[in-house]
Amino acid sequence: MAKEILRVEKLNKFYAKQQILYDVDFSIAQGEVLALLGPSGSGKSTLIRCLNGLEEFSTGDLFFDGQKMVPTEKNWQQIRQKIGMVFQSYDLFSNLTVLENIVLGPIKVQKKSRSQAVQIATRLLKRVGLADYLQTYPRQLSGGQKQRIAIVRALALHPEVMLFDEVTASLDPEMVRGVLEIIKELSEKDNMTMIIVTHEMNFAEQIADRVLFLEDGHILENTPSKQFFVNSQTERAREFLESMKF
Ligand SMILES: Nc1ncnc2c1ncn2[C@@H]1O[C@H](COP(=O)(O)OP(=O)(O)OP(=O)(O)O)[C@@H](O)[C@H]1O
Repeated sequence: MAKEILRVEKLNKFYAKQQILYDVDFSIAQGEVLALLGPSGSGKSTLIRCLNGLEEFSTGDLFFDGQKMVPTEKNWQQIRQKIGMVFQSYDLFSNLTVLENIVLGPIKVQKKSRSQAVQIATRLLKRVGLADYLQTYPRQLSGGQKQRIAIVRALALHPEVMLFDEVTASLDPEMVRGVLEIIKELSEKDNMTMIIVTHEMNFAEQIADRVLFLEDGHILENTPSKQFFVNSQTERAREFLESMKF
């Protein structure tokens, strides 16, 4: 059995007095792919942002490789090197070339030499079919290309876990497939541990080992994906899947 890499226990999150997440419990094993699904506003983004410190959780515990995380800024910085994240909005630095966007983290955070960082960037860009774009600026790229660069930027830090938050939501339909293929390959070839927030149900069904179904900040299901898509345990999940068909 694969080792547990990340565990969340009784995580609660408030914005001011409003509770957003309620006693969230789950874990993920090495190489596992979790799809985090649920209606708009159910707390999916908030939850994954809590996993690498982009949001502070109010109460609860986070364990990484069996070690309880003490949420200090220094510890979050370390965690962020192990948990890469890609967003809907790419978040590339517009004033930097593709290459500089990618090497920034390895050089500044991981103190790699520039030549090592450039080597990593070149190898990863080749892998996503963008080897010719080293000196290009983000504004010269399509949405799909920007998203592939954002994935490469996260991978350049050699993360143990990748979080994907609606990474295809801003893309034109013809761009979606290329990005999803890369994520799929990361799972199949690299055995990458991943948590994916998506509205692409077909993709979630193809790639996920397990589904966490969230509604109003509660995990209603933590179900093997084969079962979730064919025979969900809850009425709410069945309604949700039905609504996603249109
Ligand atoms: N910075 C914030 N301040 C206050 N409330 C917030 C903040 N960010 C999110 N929320 C609220 O938290 C709830 C969960 O939002 P979240 O974005 O996590 O949901 P989601 O499931 O990812 O939704 P979507 O699928 O639409 O992206 C929503 O009610 C939202 O309004």
